[in-house]
Amino acid sequence: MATLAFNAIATVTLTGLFPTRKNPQAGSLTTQLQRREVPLNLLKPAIRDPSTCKGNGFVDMPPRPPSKQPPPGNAHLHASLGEYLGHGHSSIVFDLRDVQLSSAPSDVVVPPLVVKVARINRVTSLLREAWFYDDMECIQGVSIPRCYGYFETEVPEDSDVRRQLLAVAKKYRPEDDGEENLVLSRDQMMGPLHPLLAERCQRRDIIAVTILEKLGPQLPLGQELSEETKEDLESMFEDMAHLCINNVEDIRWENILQAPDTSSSLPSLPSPFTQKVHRWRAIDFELAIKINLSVPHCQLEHYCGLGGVYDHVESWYEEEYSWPEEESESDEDWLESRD
Ligand SMILES: Nc1ncnc2c1ncn2[C@@H]1O[C@H](COP(=O)(O)OP(=O)(O)OP(=O)(O)O)[C@@H](O)[C@H]1O
Repeated sequence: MATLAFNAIATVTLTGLFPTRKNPQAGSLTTQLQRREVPLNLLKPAIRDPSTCKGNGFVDMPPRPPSKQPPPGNAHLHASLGEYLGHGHSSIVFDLRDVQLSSAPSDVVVPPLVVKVARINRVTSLLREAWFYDDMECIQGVSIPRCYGYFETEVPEDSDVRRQLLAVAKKYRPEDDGEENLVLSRDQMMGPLHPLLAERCQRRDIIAVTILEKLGPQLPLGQELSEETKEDLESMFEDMAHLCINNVEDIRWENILQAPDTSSSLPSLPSPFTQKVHRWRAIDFELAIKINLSVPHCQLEHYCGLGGVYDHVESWYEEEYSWPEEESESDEDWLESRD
Protein backbone atom coordinates (compact mmCIF):
# COMPACT_ATOMS: atom_id res chain seq x y z
CA MET A 1 0.00 0.00 0.00
CA ALA A 2 1.25 3.49 -0.88
CA THR A 3 0.61 6.64 1.11
CA LEU A 4 -0.77 9.74 -0.53
CA ALA A 5 2.05 12.09 -1.61
CA PHE A 6 1.64 15.68 -0.41
CA ASN A 7 1.58 16.85 -4.05
CA ALA A 8 -0.58 14.04 -5.49
CA ILE A 9 -3.85 16.00 -5.68
CA ALA A 10 -4.26 18.40 -8.63
CA THR A 11 -7.95 19.26 -8.26
CA VAL A 12 -10.59 19.10 -5.55
CA THR A 13 -14.38 19.04 -5.83
CA LEU A 14 -16.17 19.97 -2.63
CA THR A 15 -19.88 19.51 -2.17
CA GLY A 16 -22.24 20.63 0.58
CA LEU A 17 -20.91 24.19 0.95
CA PHE A 18 -21.14 25.25 3.78
CA PRO A 19 -22.72 23.29 6.64
CA THR A 20 -23.47 24.63 10.13
CA ARG A 21 -23.62 22.79 13.45
CA LYS A 22 -27.40 22.85 13.50
CA ASN A 23 -27.62 21.83 9.90
CA PRO A 24 -24.63 19.64 9.06
CA GLN A 25 -26.13 18.56 5.74
CA ALA A 26 -26.69 22.12 4.57
CA GLY A 27 -25.90 23.24 1.11
CA SER A 28 -26.25 21.39 -2.14
CA LEU A 29 -23.62 23.74 -3.52
CA THR A 30 -20.48 22.40 -5.19
CA THR A 31 -17.23 23.96 -6.29
CA GLN A 32 -14.06 22.75 -7.97
CA LEU A 33 -10.68 24.09 -6.93
CA GLN A 34 -7.22 23.85 -8.57
CA ARG A 35 -3.91 23.29 -6.82
CA ARG A 36 -1.72 26.36 -6.77
CA GLU A 37 1.97 25.88 -6.10
CA VAL A 38 3.23 28.39 -3.57
CA PRO A 39 6.30 30.29 -4.87
CA LEU A 40 9.47 29.67 -2.88
CA ASN A 41 10.09 33.43 -2.70
CA LEU A 42 6.55 34.24 -1.46
CA LEU A 43 7.95 35.24 1.93
CA LYS A 44 11.25 36.82 2.83
CA PRO A 45 13.00 35.28 5.81
CA ALA A 46 14.14 37.75 8.45
CA ILE A 47 17.92 37.60 8.29
CA ARG A 48 20.20 39.13 10.90
CA ASP A 49 23.91 39.12 10.15
CA PRO A 50 25.44 36.68 12.69
CA SER A 51 28.76 38.56 12.58
CA THR A 52 27.12 41.81 13.71
CA CYS A 53 24.94 40.13 16.33
CA LYS A 54 27.58 38.12 18.18
CA GLY A 55 26.14 36.36 21.17
CA ASN A 56 22.57 37.15 20.14
CA GLY A 57 21.92 33.67 18.85
CA PHE A 58 21.77 34.31 15.12
CA VAL A 59 23.11 31.70 12.72
CA ASP A 60 23.56 31.30 8.97
CA MET A 61 20.10 30.58 7.52
CA PRO A 62 20.01 26.97 6.33
CA PRO A 63 18.44 26.52 2.87
CA ARG A 64 14.98 24.93 2.68
CA PRO A 65 15.51 21.14 2.87
CA PRO A 66 14.90 19.59 -0.56
CA SER A 67 11.41 18.13 -1.05
CA LYS A 68 11.18 14.35 -0.84
CA GLN A 69 7.90 14.23 -2.77
CA PRO A 70 7.62 12.50 -6.17
CA PRO A 71 6.78 14.58 -9.29
CA PRO A 72 3.38 16.30 -8.88
CA GLY A 73 0.42 13.96 -9.34
CA ASN A 74 -2.78 14.41 -11.26
CA ALA A 75 -5.25 12.99 -8.76
CA HIS A 76 -8.72 14.41 -8.23
CA LEU A 77 -10.20 14.49 -4.74
CA HIS A 78 -13.96 14.52 -4.37
CA ALA A 79 -15.45 15.04 -0.90
CA SER A 80 -18.32 16.64 0.94
CA LEU A 81 -18.01 18.98 3.88
CA GLY A 82 -18.91 17.33 7.16
CA GLU A 83 -18.92 18.55 10.73
CA TYR A 84 -17.66 22.03 11.63
CA LEU A 85 -14.45 21.53 13.65
CA GLY A 86 -13.33 25.03 14.54
CA HIS A 87 -12.53 28.50 13.32
CA GLY A 88 -10.05 31.32 13.79
CA HIS A 89 -9.32 34.80 12.47
CA SER A 90 -8.51 33.48 9.02
CA SER A 91 -10.56 30.38 8.40
CA ILE A 92 -13.25 27.86 9.18
CA VAL A 93 -12.34 24.19 9.38
CA PHE A 94 -14.61 21.28 8.42
CA ASP A 95 -14.28 17.53 8.48
CA LEU A 96 -14.25 15.94 5.01
CA ARG A 97 -16.66 13.06 4.34
CA ASP A 98 -17.25 10.61 1.50
CA VAL A 99 -13.70 11.17 0.26
CA GLN A 100 -12.98 9.67 -3.15
CA LEU A 101 -9.72 9.85 -5.05
CA SER A 102 -9.51 9.31 -8.80
CA SER A 103 -6.59 9.27 -11.23
CA ALA A 104 -4.37 7.85 -8.51
CA PRO A 105 -3.09 4.30 -7.95
CA SER A 106 -5.89 2.22 -6.39
CA ASP A 107 -3.74 1.14 -3.42
CA VAL A 108 -3.13 4.71 -2.19
CA VAL A 109 -4.15 5.19 1.46
CA VAL A 110 -5.99 8.46 2.15
CA PRO A 111 -6.05 9.37 5.86
CA PRO A 112 -9.01 11.20 7.47
CA LEU A 113 -8.89 14.77 6.16
CA VAL A 114 -10.14 18.26 6.98
CA VAL A 115 -10.56 21.31 4.79
CA LYS A 116 -9.42 24.70 6.05
CA VAL A 117 -11.43 27.33 4.17
CA ALA A 118 -10.05 30.89 4.14
CA ARG A 119 -12.39 33.74 4.95
CA ILE A 120 -12.94 35.72 1.78
CA ASN A 121 -10.71 38.58 3.11
CA ARG A 122 -8.02 36.22 4.47
CA VAL A 123 -6.85 34.30 1.41
CA THR A 124 -3.36 35.72 1.93
CA SER A 125 -3.23 34.23 5.44
CA LEU A 126 -3.87 30.77 4.06
CA LEU A 127 -1.40 31.29 1.24
CA ARG A 128 1.21 32.43 3.75
CA GLU A 129 0.51 29.39 5.91
CA ALA A 130 0.79 27.08 2.88
CA TRP A 131 4.33 28.46 2.36
CA PHE A 132 5.20 27.35 5.90
CA TYR A 133 3.76 23.89 5.29
CA ASP A 134 6.04 23.58 2.24
CA ASP A 135 8.98 24.89 4.24
CA MET A 136 8.32 22.35 7.00
CA GLU A 137 7.67 19.38 4.72
CA CYS A 138 10.15 17.22 6.64
CA ILE A 139 8.14 17.55 9.88
CA GLN A 140 4.68 17.01 8.40
CA GLY A 141 3.30 13.88 10.05
CA VAL A 142 5.91 14.45 12.81
CA SER A 143 5.08 17.66 14.68
CA ILE A 144 2.59 19.31 12.29
CA PRO A 145 -0.22 17.79 10.21
CA ARG A 146 0.36 16.43 6.74
CA CYS A 147 -0.73 19.04 4.21
CA TYR A 148 -2.03 17.88 0.83
CA GLY A 149 -1.97 21.26 -0.86
CA TYR A 150 -3.33 24.75 -1.29
CA PHE A 151 -6.24 25.09 -3.75
CA GLU A 152 -8.15 28.04 -5.17
CA THR A 153 -11.09 28.89 -7.35
CA GLU A 154 -12.57 32.18 -8.54
CA VAL A 155 -16.18 32.81 -7.60
CA PRO A 156 -18.30 35.60 -9.05
CA GLU A 157 -19.20 38.22 -6.42
CA ASP A 158 -22.89 37.36 -6.70
CA SER A 159 -22.51 33.56 -6.58
CA ASP A 160 -24.37 31.45 -4.02
CA VAL A 161 -21.18 29.69 -2.91
CA ARG A 162 -19.53 33.00 -2.04
CA ARG A 163 -22.66 34.27 -0.27
CA GLN A 164 -22.89 31.07 1.77
CA LEU A 165 -19.21 31.28 2.78
CA LEU A 166 -19.62 34.91 3.85
CA ALA A 167 -22.69 34.05 5.91
CA VAL A 168 -21.05 31.10 7.66
CA ALA A 169 -17.85 33.08 8.27
CA LYS A 170 -19.87 35.91 9.79
CA LYS A 171 -21.79 33.51 11.97
CA TYR A 172 -18.63 32.11 13.57
CA ARG A 173 -16.83 35.45 13.82
CA PRO A 174 -19.22 38.37 13.38
CA GLU A 175 -16.58 41.03 14.14
CA ASP A 176 -14.33 39.96 11.26
CA ASP A 177 -15.50 42.43 8.63
CA GLY A 178 -12.86 44.93 7.63
CA GLU A 179 -10.28 43.76 10.15
CA GLU A 180 -6.78 44.78 9.14
CA ASN A 181 -4.39 41.97 8.26
CA LEU A 182 -1.52 42.84 10.58
CA VAL A 183 0.70 40.01 9.37
CA LEU A 184 0.90 41.49 5.89
CA SER A 185 1.77 44.90 7.33
CA ARG A 186 4.62 43.18 9.18
CA ASP A 187 5.78 41.45 5.96
CA GLN A 188 5.72 44.82 4.21
CA MET A 189 8.23 46.17 6.71
CA MET A 190 10.76 43.73 5.21
CA GLY A 191 10.21 45.04 1.68
CA PRO A 192 7.56 44.96 -1.03
CA LEU A 193 5.10 42.09 -0.83
CA HIS A 194 5.48 39.25 -3.33
CA PRO A 195 3.24 40.14 -6.35
CA LEU A 196 0.97 37.16 -5.63
CA LEU A 197 0.36 38.28 -2.04
CA ALA A 198 -0.07 41.90 -3.15
CA GLU A 199 -2.66 40.83 -5.73
CA ARG A 200 -4.49 38.35 -3.52
CA CYS A 201 -4.95 40.82 -0.68
CA GLN A 202 -7.03 43.02 -3.02
CA ARG A 203 -9.27 40.19 -4.19
CA ARG A 204 -12.63 39.26 -2.67
CA ASP A 205 -13.68 36.72 -5.30
CA ILE A 206 -11.42 33.79 -4.45
CA ILE A 207 -12.19 30.74 -2.38
CA ALA A 208 -8.97 29.23 -1.07
CA VAL A 209 -8.56 26.06 0.97
CA THR A 210 -5.89 23.76 2.29
CA ILE A 211 -6.47 20.04 2.69
CA LEU A 212 -4.93 18.75 5.90
CA GLU A 213 -4.65 15.51 7.81
CA LYS A 214 -7.35 15.36 10.48
CA LEU A 215 -5.97 15.63 14.00
CA GLY A 216 -7.52 14.84 17.38
CA PRO A 217 -8.75 17.07 20.22
CA GLN A 218 -6.88 19.77 22.16
CA LEU A 219 -5.12 19.13 25.49
CA PRO A 220 -7.69 18.24 28.18
CA LEU A 221 -8.42 21.30 30.29
CA GLY A 222 -8.40 21.64 34.05
CA GLN A 223 -5.72 19.09 34.89
CA GLU A 224 -2.01 19.22 35.50
CA LEU A 225 0.09 18.33 32.49
CA SER A 226 2.58 15.51 33.03
CA GLU A 227 6.30 16.19 32.60
CA GLU A 228 6.21 13.70 29.72
CA THR A 229 3.57 15.78 27.88
CA LYS A 230 5.49 19.01 28.49
CA GLU A 231 8.70 17.44 27.17
CA ASP A 232 6.81 16.18 24.15
CA LEU A 233 5.40 19.65 23.39
CA GLU A 234 8.80 21.30 23.83
CA SER A 235 10.44 18.78 21.56
CA MET A 236 7.68 19.28 18.98
CA PHE A 237 8.50 23.00 18.82
CA GLU A 238 12.22 22.19 18.77
CA ASP A 239 11.61 20.53 15.38
CA MET A 240 10.40 23.93 14.09
CA ALA A 241 13.38 25.69 15.65
CA HIS A 242 15.70 23.39 13.66
CA LEU A 243 14.06 24.79 10.51
CA CYS A 244 14.42 28.39 11.77
CA ILE A 245 10.65 28.70 12.15
CA ASN A 246 9.53 30.81 15.08
CA ASN A 247 5.82 30.47 15.80
CA VAL A 248 5.74 31.97 19.28
CA GLU A 249 2.83 34.32 18.47
CA ASP A 250 0.55 31.42 17.65
CA ILE A 251 1.44 29.00 20.45
CA ARG A 252 -1.96 28.73 22.06
CA TRP A 253 -4.05 25.96 23.54
CA GLU A 254 -6.36 26.04 20.49
CA ASN A 255 -3.38 25.32 18.22
CA ILE A 256 -2.08 22.12 19.78
CA LEU A 257 -4.01 19.03 18.76
CA GLN A 258 -3.56 15.36 19.50
CA ALA A 259 -1.77 13.34 16.83
CA PRO A 260 -4.26 11.20 14.91
CA ASP A 261 -4.66 7.72 16.36
CA THR A 262 -7.67 6.11 14.70
CA SER A 263 -7.35 2.84 12.79
CA SER A 264 -7.57 4.74 9.48
CA SER A 265 -4.92 7.37 10.42
CA LEU A 266 -1.35 7.36 9.22
CA PRO A 267 1.25 6.72 11.93
CA SER A 268 3.21 9.60 13.45
CA LEU A 269 6.76 9.60 12.11
CA PRO A 270 9.94 10.07 14.16
CA SER A 271 11.44 13.56 14.17
CA PRO A 272 14.30 13.91 11.67
CA PHE A 273 16.06 16.04 14.32
CA THR A 274 15.46 14.23 17.62
CA GLN A 275 14.06 10.86 16.45
CA LYS A 276 11.21 11.33 18.95
CA VAL A 277 7.64 10.35 18.01
CA HIS A 278 5.26 13.03 19.28
CA ARG A 279 1.76 12.51 20.67
CA TRP A 280 0.81 16.11 19.81
CA ARG A 281 0.94 18.32 16.74
CA ALA A 282 1.03 22.09 16.24
CA ILE A 283 -1.28 23.86 13.80
CA ASP A 284 -1.74 27.45 12.62
CA PHE A 285 1.27 29.19 11.06
CA GLU A 286 -0.41 32.40 9.95
CA LEU A 287 1.84 34.44 12.26
CA ALA A 288 4.98 32.34 11.92
CA ILE A 289 8.27 33.86 10.84
CA LYS A 290 11.32 32.30 9.26
CA ILE A 291 14.31 33.82 11.04
CA ASN A 292 17.95 32.82 11.42
CA LEU A 293 17.71 32.35 15.19
CA SER A 294 19.79 29.53 16.68
CA VAL A 295 17.82 26.52 17.94
CA PRO A 296 18.30 27.36 21.66
CA HIS A 297 17.23 30.98 21.14
CA CYS A 298 14.19 30.02 19.11
CA GLN A 299 13.35 27.42 21.77
CA LEU A 300 13.56 30.05 24.52
CA GLU A 301 10.85 32.01 22.71
CA HIS A 302 8.77 28.88 22.20
CA TYR A 303 9.03 28.09 25.95
CA CYS A 304 7.37 31.47 26.68
CA GLY A 305 4.48 30.55 24.41
CA LEU A 306 4.21 27.09 25.93
CA GLY A 307 4.20 28.58 29.45
CA GLY A 308 0.98 30.38 28.50
CA VAL A 309 -0.51 27.09 27.26
CA TYR A 310 0.39 25.27 30.50
CA ASP A 311 -1.21 28.06 32.56
CA HIS A 312 -4.32 27.99 30.40
CA VAL A 313 -4.71 24.22 30.71
CA GLU A 314 -3.97 23.98 34.42
CA SER A 315 -5.93 26.99 35.67
CA TRP A 316 -8.95 26.55 33.44
CA TYR A 317 -12.44 26.46 34.85
CA GLU A 318 -15.62 26.17 32.86
CA GLU A 319 -17.41 29.45 33.58
CA GLU A 320 -14.54 31.41 32.06
CA TYR A 321 -14.65 29.65 28.78
CA SER A 322 -17.51 29.73 26.32
CA TRP A 323 -16.34 29.05 22.79
CA PRO A 324 -17.60 28.71 20.13
CA GLU A 325 -20.68 30.90 20.29
CA GLU A 326 -24.09 29.43 19.68
CA GLU A 327 -25.65 30.26 16.36
CA SER A 328 -28.58 32.65 16.42
CA GLU A 329 -31.91 31.42 15.12
CA SER A 330 -32.37 34.24 12.66
CA ASP A 331 -29.03 33.56 10.97
CA GLU A 332 -29.79 29.86 10.89
CA ASP A 333 -33.14 30.54 9.21
CA TRP A 334 -31.35 32.70 6.68
CA LEU A 335 -28.87 29.94 5.92
CA GLU A 336 -31.55 27.29 5.60
CA SER A 337 -33.42 29.46 3.18
CA ARG A 338 -30.29 29.40 0.97
CA ASP A 339 -30.20 25.54 0.74
N1 LIG B 1 -5.91 19.45 11.01
C1 LIG B 1 -6.93 19.67 11.84
N2 LIG B 1 -7.63 18.63 12.38
C2 LIG B 1 -8.68 18.86 13.22
N3 LIG B 1 -9.10 20.08 13.59
C3 LIG B 1 -8.46 21.16 13.09
C4 LIG B 1 -7.35 21.01 12.19
N4 LIG B 1 -6.91 22.24 11.87
C5 LIG B 1 -7.70 23.11 12.53
N5 LIG B 1 -8.63 22.47 13.27
C6 LIG B 1 -9.66 23.10 14.13
O1 LIG B 1 -10.00 24.38 13.60
C7 LIG B 1 -9.64 25.44 14.52
C8 LIG B 1 -9.16 26.64 13.74
O2 LIG B 1 -7.98 26.29 13.04
P1 LIG B 1 -6.78 27.32 12.88
O3 LIG B 1 -6.29 27.75 14.21
O4 LIG B 1 -5.77 26.68 11.99
O5 LIG B 1 -7.53 28.52 12.18
P2 LIG B 1 -7.05 30.01 11.88
O6 LIG B 1 -8.18 30.67 11.21
O7 LIG B 1 -5.73 29.95 11.15
O8 LIG B 1 -6.78 30.60 13.32
P3 LIG B 1 -6.18 32.09 13.68
O9 LIG B 1 -6.02 32.81 12.37
O10 LIG B 1 -7.18 32.71 14.58
O11 LIG B 1 -4.88 31.85 14.35
C9 LIG B 1 -8.60 24.81 15.46
O12 LIG B 1 -8.54 25.43 16.71
C10 LIG B 1 -9.10 23.37 15.54
O13 LIG B 1 -10.19 23.29 16.46
